[in-house]
Formats: sequence, structure tokens, C-alpha cells
Amino acid sequence: MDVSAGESVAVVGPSGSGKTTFLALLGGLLQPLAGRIHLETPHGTVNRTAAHVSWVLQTVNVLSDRSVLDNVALGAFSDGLDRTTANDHAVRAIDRVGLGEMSSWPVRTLSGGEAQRAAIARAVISERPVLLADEPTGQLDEHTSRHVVDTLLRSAEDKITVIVTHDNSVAARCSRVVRLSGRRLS
Ligand SMILES: Nc1ncnc2c1ncn2[C@@H]1O[C@H](COP(=O)(O)OP(=O)(O)OP(=O)(O)O)[C@@H](O)[C@H]1O
Repeated sequence: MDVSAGESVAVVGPSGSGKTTFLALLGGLLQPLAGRIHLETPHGTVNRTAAHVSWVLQTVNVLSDRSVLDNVALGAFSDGLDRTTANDHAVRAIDRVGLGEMSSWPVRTLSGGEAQRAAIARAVISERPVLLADEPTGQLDEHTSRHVVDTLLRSAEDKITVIVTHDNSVAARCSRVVRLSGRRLS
């Protein structure tokens, strides 16, 4: 599979077909037994993709005692943005996912879906060229899901975005849909 910057790819398929495993391979969390995954960057070919990927995971990976703002800004800050710029980007992304009023709240006080939206805000402001999302709307109602997918896809304009989803309406909005079944991509 070849994916170019600006493309958003939905990965669909039955439960247990290997979608999360495929994402983990793309993101360098697992090494393939066969085949090769690499990323072409302006600075050359990268074989270890992990440092180039921002994640939205099925189990929400946030620091639960820190505020929404801290959680969202931290990723961009640790990637090298200065704190003021990281905070500015974070504030805008938090507004876009509808958590503006909760910005100073510790993430542990949020619902599962709200924490998931904080994780999405963190991923979309990342300057990393690849965004991998595993069921990013799994805990969201239809209206919030549509809004959050807008935010994800807006950030996809200059990134490689791969979204694992069971939601056909999310898949339909991606620029490409691939199906995993019987251990094959089609
Ligand atoms: N670390 C592991 N070691 C061995 N087998 C694993 C491991 N992780 C997942 N599997 C198996 O690999 C298969 C694919 O799992 P995976 O989580 O990638 O599926 P999925 O398509 O994302 O499923 P779902 O839609 O239910 O989240 C499953 O049968 C699972 O049991």
C-alpha cells in the first residue's frame, strides 16, 4: 500500500481481522515478519516510523491528573514547539473538538468520549507527518463524531492519515477505503 501526504485512508474489516495490528505495524510499534514499511520524508527514507507518528488510540492515552490543555500542548511541546506556540495551537484544537470550557479541568474528570476528544486534539496539532487513529469515534455520539472527524480530516490535508473504523460514515469521508479480511488488504 502506498499512501501520499494529504491522503486519508480508512481501514475497515471484521473484528479480529488485524486492523489494530496493521496500524501498529505502520506506526513502528510492531516489526513485520515479512515485508517492509517505510516513510519518504524531505530528509530521506525512514525505516523506523515511530518517531514520526502521532496516535489516537483505542485506550485513551492521556495523563489523567493533568489538565486538558497540558495534555494537548504537551505533545507539540515535546516535539520541539516553544511553549507559547504549543499552547496557542492547543487552545484552538481544544475549541475545535468542543472542549473549550473544560480546558483547565484534569482529564480524569472528563467522560470517556471527552478524553478521546482531548487525545484527538493532541494528535491534530502534532507536526508529525503521520497520524494513526484506532477507532477515534468509538465512544462518540453521531453529532460529536461528525464534528471530530471534520477536525481530524482538516489536519489530514498535509499529513498521511490512517483511521481504523467500524463506522461506515467515517470511512466514507476518507479519501480512500481499504478492507482487511482473510489476512489480505483490498
Ligand atoms: N500481541 C498479540 N499476540 C498474538 N496475537 C495477537 C496479538 N494482538 C492481537 N492478536 C490477534 O491478532 C488478531 C487481530 O487482532 P487486531 O486487534 O489487530 O484486530 P482488529 O481487526 O483491530 O479487531 P477489532 O475490530 O475487534 O478491534 C486477533 O485474532 C488477535 O487475537
